[in-house]
Formats: sequence, C-alpha cells, structure tokens
Amino acid sequence: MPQYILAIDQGTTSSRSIICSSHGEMIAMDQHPVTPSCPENGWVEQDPEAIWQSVLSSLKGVLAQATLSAAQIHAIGITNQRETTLVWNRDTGSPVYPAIVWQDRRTADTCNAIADDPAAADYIRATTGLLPDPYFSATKVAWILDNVPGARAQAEAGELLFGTVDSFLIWRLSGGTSHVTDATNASRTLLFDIHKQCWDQKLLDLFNIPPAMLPTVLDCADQFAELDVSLLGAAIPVTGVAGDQQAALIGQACFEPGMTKSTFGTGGFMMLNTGTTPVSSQHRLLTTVGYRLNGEVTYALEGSIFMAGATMQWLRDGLKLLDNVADSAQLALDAPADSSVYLIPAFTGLGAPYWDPQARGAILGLTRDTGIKEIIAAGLLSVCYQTRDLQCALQSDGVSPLCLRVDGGMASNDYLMKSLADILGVTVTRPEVTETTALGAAFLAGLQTGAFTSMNTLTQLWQCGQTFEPTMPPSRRDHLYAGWKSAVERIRCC
Ligand SMILES: Nc1ncnc2c1ncn2[C@@H]1O[C@H](COP(=O)(O)OP(=O)(O)O)[C@@H](O)[C@H]1O
Ligand SMILES: O=P(O)(O)OC[C@H](O)CO
Repeated sequence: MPQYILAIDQGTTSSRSIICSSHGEMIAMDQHPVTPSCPENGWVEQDPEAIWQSVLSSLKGVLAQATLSAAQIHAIGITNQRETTLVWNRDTGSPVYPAIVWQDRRTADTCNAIADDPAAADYIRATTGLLPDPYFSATKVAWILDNVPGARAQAEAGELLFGTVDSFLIWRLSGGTSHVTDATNASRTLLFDIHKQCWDQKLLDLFNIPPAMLPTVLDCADQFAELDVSLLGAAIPVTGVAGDQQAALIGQACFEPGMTKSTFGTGGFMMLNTGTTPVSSQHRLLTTVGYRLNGEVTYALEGSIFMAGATMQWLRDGLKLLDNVADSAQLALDAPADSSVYLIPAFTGLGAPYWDPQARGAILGLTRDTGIKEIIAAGLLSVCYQTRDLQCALQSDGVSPLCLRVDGGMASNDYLMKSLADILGVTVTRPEVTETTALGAAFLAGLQTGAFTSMNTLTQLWQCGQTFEPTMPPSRRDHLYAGWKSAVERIRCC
C-alpha cells in the first residue's frame, strides 16, 4: 500500500501543491497564481495574505483532485521562492509589511556601501558564501524595521518574527506554534554561517537585525511542525523543507559531486553539487547549502539569473507580443536564424556573475527587418546566453558540467532547450516528471518518515524524459556569445 506525500511549492508566480506516492508517482497537482506588484522602480512586493490563500486553495484543490482526505496524507514537504522576506507579529500572525520579493532592488545603496568596505565584504563572502546584494534577505529585513513605524522597537521587544516564505507558511500552518526554517533557506539570508551552521552575531550586528526575530534552523528532513487540525481536519506532520532551487537539486537526484541542474521558472538558477566541501568561487558564483541531512551538509555552487520566464511574461503582458508564453517556441523557430538582436533582461539589474543592481535592460541590434518573432527569439536566447555566462564562470572555477538536467516552467519549451544545448555545447536532459521542485520537497518529507529509505531510492525514481544534443558548430556558438558579451558591456553600471 503506497503512502501519500503532499508537497507545497510556493513560487514567485504561483503556489502549487502536488500529491505523490511513496513509489514516486505524481497523483495530482493543483496550482493558483500569485501576482507580484512593482510599486516603484526596482521594487517587487507580494501580498502575504494572497500567498497564504493561494497555498490554502492549492492544498484543498489537490486533495479534491486526488480524492484523498487529509487523514490519508502521510507527511507534507514545503519548498519556496527563496530570500523573499516577511516580518509578522508573533501574537496576531499579521505581516507588518508586504513580502519583499527576492527580485526587489530597493536596498542597492545599502549593499553598495557594504561592498565598498573590503573587510565587511570579505567577511560576508567567507561566512555566508554570498555577496552583499539586495537579492538576499538581510537588507530587506532591515529596510522593513527602519521604514515601518514602530517596527524596530517591536522587533527588539521580541514581538515581531522574521522568516522566508517557508517559515511564514509553517507559522500559519501550525497555528502559530512553530517558528522554524531549514538550512538551505537560512543560507540565503546573509545572516547564516554556512560552515558552523548557525546564525552569525557579527552579521546580525552589521545588518542591525535583532536575534529574537530569527527562526530555529533545522535539517531539510526534520520535524518542522504539525498542521493545525482546524485547517484540513488532520494534524499532518511537516517533515521536509528546502528552498526551491535546492529542492530541484534533490528532485533531479543530483547527489554526486559535479552533477548540475538548471531550473527555469521566473528566474534561472544553475546549481552544481560540490559534495561535503564548500567550494569558493573566484568568479562571483555563490557557495550555498545544497541540502543538510542528519546534520551533514552537502554544498553547491550556484549561479542566479534574475529574469528567465519573467522575460516571457513581460513580452506577453508588457509588450503584448504574445497571447501565450508557450507560443514563443514556434514564433522563435520561425525567426531567421541569423538575427543579431540581443535582449538583455536587466529589468531589476543583473545577477551572477555580474551582480550589477543598477544595470537596466535593453534590446540591441534592431534593424528595419526586426519584427515580433526576432524579439521573442532574442528573449528566449537571453536565457541561454545568461546560462552560458554561468557555465563560463563555473569553468573558470575549474568545474565543467558535462550535461545539464533542466526543469521549471520554461523547460517545456523545446526551442529553448535545443538552443540551450547549442549555446552551451552540452547535452541538456529534461526529466519525465518536470515538477522536480515539488518532488524534491516530497522526497525530503518522505526521507524523514521512512517512506523513502535512502538517497539511492530517490536516484532510482528519477527518469529521463528527453535529451537535447548540441549540433551548432562551435565557431557559430562562440560568435553568437561574443555578441551577447559586447551587448552586456553596453548596459553595465559596475
Ligand atoms: N512554454 C513556455 N515557454 C516560455 N516560458 C514559459 C513557458 N511555460 C512557462 N514559462 C515561463 O515560466 C515561468 C513559470 O514557471 P514556474 O516554474 O512555474 O515559475 P515560478 O516557480 O518562478 O513561479 C513563467 O515566468 C512563464 O512565463
Ligand atoms: O520562483 P522561482 O522558482 O523562480 O525561484 C525563485 C528563487 O528561489 C529565488 O532565489
């Protein structure tokens, strides 16, 4: 008799819940959109109540679709958009400000000032594996405390709690009894020592964050909470948590050093397993916790692209060039292959390896012949070129992924996958089940309860769906990439 595990995947554009069996089969999925708002240039926020309601709806929806009751669910796993920052009142559970989303750049000046202090920047790098960039949570928390009237005093009095989305959801799901997170989410805050696996007092002082606000950090497979019975009718245990990119690493069964995955959702995130030794990048990649199980940390090198699928949303909703993002594959195929249009989607700056929060986007190489198809193709190719930027940084750090496992909403786009193989010059593999992020969270939850007995079991559950081989001549791929590099140089601010 299989056991049923439910996984919540709270992403930037939607909240999904899946139910899978202990045999690794997907039984049902339910998805509800969430819409970020951009109240000022470079700001990106979400309504915490909309996040919560979308998660609740997806929980109820997936149970209905699977025709299962909550009592039949063995365990819950949670995975989430990382870095997105919430601060809420311990007594009421009400957030004091909207969620500040990972893409938000409002704290760029603060980060630049810290980056200008070599001792502080070196300490951050050595302790957290990250860089002083508005992407991470610390300066977002400080901004809320400094800009919401009374918030800092309340935080110092222990009345306010900080958490990434996982923490906030667990607080709500547990009826306000569990204030916890996991080591992967903690590793994205700029406040967590990835070597000692604890919050770092010197960083808390640097960013002026009261320690009383912080959640307890657990392994990725652990006892996080029990569901408040009033929500679904059963006290289901929450036993697995990981940030979404780390959950995808697990869902893609990248358990051996050197194995690499890229997830193309709102952003694009390449992650390479480096084993139990943290590797420090000389080329501005991040050293991060891949997963922590039974107290043992597996580290990863990560390259983060801020705009992948979000570029296609902008082409659809902002420029109205598309009715449906999925149409982009055929339109791009119909564009002439020799188009030299480059779209640089630096809408909120550039992520790895540039880390330029002030850069802004551009479309370059326009001619009188340029039309919608060429711009759409350039939007998709921007994802390939940004991924090649990450591949080059990894190669310069002495690690070269020989093949790449892909997932995320954009992975269904065959034009993109084939172009990616061509521009990178490596085999791109799409798994049979592309909901790898949610699957990773389910794997973690099942590892804790014994529904999955080992990492080997998870490796055997991973199934290849389709592979895309590179066929573009190396000289052509290098020529196209050189055009991208010179286009990027035109828009950089630092
Ligand atoms: N066929 C497609 N072609 C191009 N982009 C796509 C396609 N399908 C989805 N996307 C993009 O992928 C993103 C959604 O992927 P998803 O993994 O659900 O994102 P997230 O977890 O960040 O919310 C959206 O930005 C959407 O524009
Ligand atoms: O919402 P996604 O899937 O694009 O993921 C967001 C990342 O976790 C941000 O670091």
